Amino acid sequence: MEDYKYLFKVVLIGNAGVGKTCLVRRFTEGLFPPGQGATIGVDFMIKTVDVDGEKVKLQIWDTAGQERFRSITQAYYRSANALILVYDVCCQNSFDSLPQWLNEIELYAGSKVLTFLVGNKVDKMSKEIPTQIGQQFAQRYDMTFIETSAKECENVEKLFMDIARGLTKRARDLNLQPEENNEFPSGGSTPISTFSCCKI
Ligand SMILES: Nc1nc2c(ncn2[C@@H]2O[C@H](COP(=O)(O)OP(=O)(O)OP(=O)(O)O)[C@@H](O)[C@H]2O)c(=O)[nH]1
Repeated sequence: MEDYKYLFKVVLIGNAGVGKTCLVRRFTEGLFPPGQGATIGVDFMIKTVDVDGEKVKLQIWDTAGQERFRSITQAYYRSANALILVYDVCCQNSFDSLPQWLNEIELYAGSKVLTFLVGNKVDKMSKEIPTQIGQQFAQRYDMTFIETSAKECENVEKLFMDIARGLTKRARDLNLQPEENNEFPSGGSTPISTFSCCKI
């Protein structure tokens, strides 16, 4: 078995084109992919990080924002330990869609899932959604708020590390044993030995 203490599932959601894949690739591969194409269905990547000297494995699911994939992507909410809801700070439409995404979370995610609201693309000059508006929205719906730039590598590491720390703290507080098939609040914080890639 691989050497890690916890495995957490993190799922990214949000409108098409807001930068979900770029955030994941920036964090897992340290790059900003040129000409990143739209995600088809769901894709995932893995990264192991260090939290207070312990290895924590993040299984990061990157879902397609396009409406036509919604029935596929909804299936991934249930087992998520954390959800990252992304909008584009330069795209009002992506911000206006947030209530619909919250509705999806309400319908399909576990009740105690850790939810982060991310305003991405802060490197762009044409910002349409002021930071304060994003912050207020996040506060109203009990989400942690952060603004990022996958392109300029701003706050991307912090986003995923805050999630890893938050989930690890919760698992420790609940005294979850990694080898047990414990039900973590919204799914499982359990190690799994095999992964299947779902690039559909
Ligand atoms: N300027 C800027 N552009 C970005 C940033 N993040 C992503 N992009 C661009 O936004 C476009 C969409 O990025 P993706 O990561 O494919 O978006 P997505 O949310 O995964 O889209 P779907 O897979 O269709 O749901 C690409 O052209 C990226 O280059 C960023 O932080 N800054």
